[in-house]
Amino acid sequence: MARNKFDIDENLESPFDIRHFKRALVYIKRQKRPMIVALALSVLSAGIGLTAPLIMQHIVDVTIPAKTVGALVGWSALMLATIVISVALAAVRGRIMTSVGQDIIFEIRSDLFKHLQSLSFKYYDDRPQGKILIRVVNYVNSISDVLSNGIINFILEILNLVFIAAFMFAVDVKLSLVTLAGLPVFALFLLLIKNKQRRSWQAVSNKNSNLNAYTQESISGVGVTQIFTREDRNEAIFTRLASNYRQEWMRAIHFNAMIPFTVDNLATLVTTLIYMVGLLALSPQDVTFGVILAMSSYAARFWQPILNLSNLYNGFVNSVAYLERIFETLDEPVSVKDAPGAKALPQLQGRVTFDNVTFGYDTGSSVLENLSFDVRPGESIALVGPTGAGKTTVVNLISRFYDVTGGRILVDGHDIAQSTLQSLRSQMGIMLQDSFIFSGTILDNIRYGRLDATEEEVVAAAKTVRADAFIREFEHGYLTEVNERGSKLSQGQRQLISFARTLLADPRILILDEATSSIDAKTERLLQQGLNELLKGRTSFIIAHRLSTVHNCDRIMYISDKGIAEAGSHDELIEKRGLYYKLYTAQKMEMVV
Ligand SMILES: Nc1ncnc2c1ncn2[C@@H]1O[C@H](COP(=O)(O)OP(=O)(O)OP(=O)(O)O)[C@@H](O)[C@H]1O
Repeated sequence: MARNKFDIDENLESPFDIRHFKRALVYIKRQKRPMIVALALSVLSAGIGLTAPLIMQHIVDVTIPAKTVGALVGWSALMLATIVISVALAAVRGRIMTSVGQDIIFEIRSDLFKHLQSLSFKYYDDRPQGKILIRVVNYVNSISDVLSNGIINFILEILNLVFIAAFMFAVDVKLSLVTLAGLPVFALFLLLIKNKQRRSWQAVSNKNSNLNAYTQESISGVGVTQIFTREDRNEAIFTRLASNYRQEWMRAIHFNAMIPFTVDNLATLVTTLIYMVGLLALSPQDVTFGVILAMSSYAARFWQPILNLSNLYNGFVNSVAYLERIFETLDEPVSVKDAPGAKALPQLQGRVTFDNVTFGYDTGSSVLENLSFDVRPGESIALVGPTGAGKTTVVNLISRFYDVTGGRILVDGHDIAQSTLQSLRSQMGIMLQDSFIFSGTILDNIRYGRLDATEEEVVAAAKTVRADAFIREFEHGYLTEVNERGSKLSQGQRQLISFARTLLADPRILILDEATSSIDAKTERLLQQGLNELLKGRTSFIIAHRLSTVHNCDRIMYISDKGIAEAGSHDELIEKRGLYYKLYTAQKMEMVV
């Protein structure tokens, strides 16, 4: 059951702690060199820029009273030069940092994708795909700036503050203290809104995720929506989710907007104080007009980095909500993985043994209980039985898509839980109910599991499953481009292509889960001939509701009540006149009707 629906907010598995941010530093550290260069450029640029008020003070206090035009031009030209150099250095730094930001998100995204590919079916059972997608694409984008420019700017703004403070104190200590007076007020304000702000950005990320999940689900199911004319109802759901997102965004932005507003007002207040204290409280001997001018210019500059730092802080709080999600995904344990010391399976003969296997998808309820059977190499097994009895579950366990809750599954006597997944799955051909087609050519799709297969091998596999004829009817034959999920193909054609893909892998153990359910009876009969060839010497498990597909199998297992209710060959089971017999005769009756 989906733990998480599109309209249920995701709760974080673990609350945020600073270690998440430290972890982000791992990615940042890999960009150390360009970041140091960028930092040096920035320091240089800021340092050069900071000399301007000093030059101005000199012009006002010395050059203008002395009325030396040549010196005035000289000082003015110097001031212009400082501005031009400072801007040019900042531009180079900007380019470096853009590249650093992209490198960081590239690495995080690659790690996420790699990890997502290793997560078991259970992870995907539990959450909407849209909520996974948004982490890899949008969230990673959102943190790029904070992790690259954000860090550098943070260091710079601190340095900037220190520099400005040093220059200020060099000019006048008392007026510098007046400038600093606003800081404790600002710190208190930040402390007061900190938690609310963080929670509101978490809410934004939740609502964003919900919206994404619903949009993704709606696009995938648009056909069903139109069949049932649910457009208006779905639009209402979408509108609700979109307005929830909007509402949370507005709330979060409201907190963000309060910060620059406060900084601006404090800066204005402090500048006014400088003039008041400078002009009223201090004597003209203490401060010249040039000093007051320079100090008010430094005060404005002093509050600028604070404003920038608060914007960075906003960005940081915002990104933390995304970082939490990203690291939560990266920390998601891979539940089905190689056990410590797992051994690679040798080339398989194909014996499959279930030894007292118990399994349930959710704790507390089991789908299979104490299931035991032994399949000889090369034997073909049909799994039949009512809907929801556990047939797919049996084959999912052989492929180790889930781990058993109790008992063991052995292949050629090796416990699959102690074998490497790669050595197990690479010797199995599994065709799931959903014959997924990837975007690309038909050739790419058949070759998906064996990239080194020659074109002849691909065609041979397609011929065996009777797919060759219809493929050649397309204008571009095997090079026909198909869309994701194979929307240009009929359901039966998709099944045949995915069948060819499975066979091309030349597996020792073959699993076909409703592989021919959408193929017409005539093609299926033809396919059956090819299949009989193919099944020779391979162990196979075939699930089919259409019993004509499986009555030739060596053994038929009727799955119900969490285990095998009946087993035997078709003839034996017919003779027994039990559950299989009932199912078989019911289907025959249906065909007659
Ligand atoms: N991913 C899952 N998470 C939780 N429960 C599941 C999951 N997949 C299947 N189940 C449950 O396990 C039981 C067995 O499902 P399974 O798919 O094995 O049945 P089946 O015999 O193959 O059915 P069908 O003939 O309809 O394909 C069902 O009750 C189903 O609800």
